[in-house]
Amino acid sequence: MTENRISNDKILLSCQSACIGYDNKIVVKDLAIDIWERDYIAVIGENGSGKSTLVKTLLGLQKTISGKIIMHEEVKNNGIGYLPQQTQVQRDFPASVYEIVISGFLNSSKRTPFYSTGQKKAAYKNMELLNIERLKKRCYRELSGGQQQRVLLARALCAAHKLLVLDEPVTGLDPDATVELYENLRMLNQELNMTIIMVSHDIRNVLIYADTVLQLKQSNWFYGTTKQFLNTDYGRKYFGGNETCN
Ligand SMILES: Nc1ncnc2c1ncn2[C@@H]1O[C@H](COP(=O)(O)OP(=O)(O)OP(=O)(O)O)[C@@H](O)[C@H]1O
Repeated sequence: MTENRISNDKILLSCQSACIGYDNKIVVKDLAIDIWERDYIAVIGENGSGKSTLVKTLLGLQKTISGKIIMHEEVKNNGIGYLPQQTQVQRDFPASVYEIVISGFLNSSKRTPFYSTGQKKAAYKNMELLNIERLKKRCYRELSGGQQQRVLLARALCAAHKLLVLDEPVTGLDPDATVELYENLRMLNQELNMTIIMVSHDIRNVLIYADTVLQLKQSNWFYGTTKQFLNTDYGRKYFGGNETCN
């Protein structure tokens, strides 16, 4: 919901009265939102409010109970770059940085086990972009948490160059690595025009960077600009209203 939308920006994802949940238990009710190119959306809400369920549904891993989620052709063709919440097993993955980054192309490589020259070049470009090319031969599990997140971000960029979905990406990072990740995401959003959907409990920081907030509440939701969110009762109570927004 950037205020600087340009005329040829497109709606990448449109949730139309989407009821999201499991079997017949609705977790998010009648979600009706449009996600535009270049939006930077913070998805916030208490534990159990449905953030991960929404992410799974956006990624196509589960169906809506009712209503629809419509994807623009470019997202259908280009995919969604996904940065999952990291588990300890993933942190210990015994592969090199380069192998992990280029594995972002696995889905688009169809049945061939080989990467094309174009894909190899793109993997190097994405490593350069995130300043990890000097780490390319290092084992992923020997890296710091912040370096690992940059590797996963470069991998997500190989998988998709329009839309990134991140689930709690700063969990476990120290303050410097947290700011570095936010700055990298800002660069991808503002310089490469990527749309970013970020689930986060780190609300204070994410509100500095995101232009839009989707707040999930029990069988209810709010969707609006960060300024509008800060002017809700909740935003005023916990974040001091609009003046904290830059
Ligand atoms: N596989 C599942 N089957 C049935 N119910 C589930 C399943 N996964 C989650 N739920 C339920 O759906 C609701 C939303 O869970 P979800 O994990 O999406 O919340 P969340 O906002 O991501 O929480 P957190 O902040 O703790 O990560 C919860 O009531 C949860 O118990």
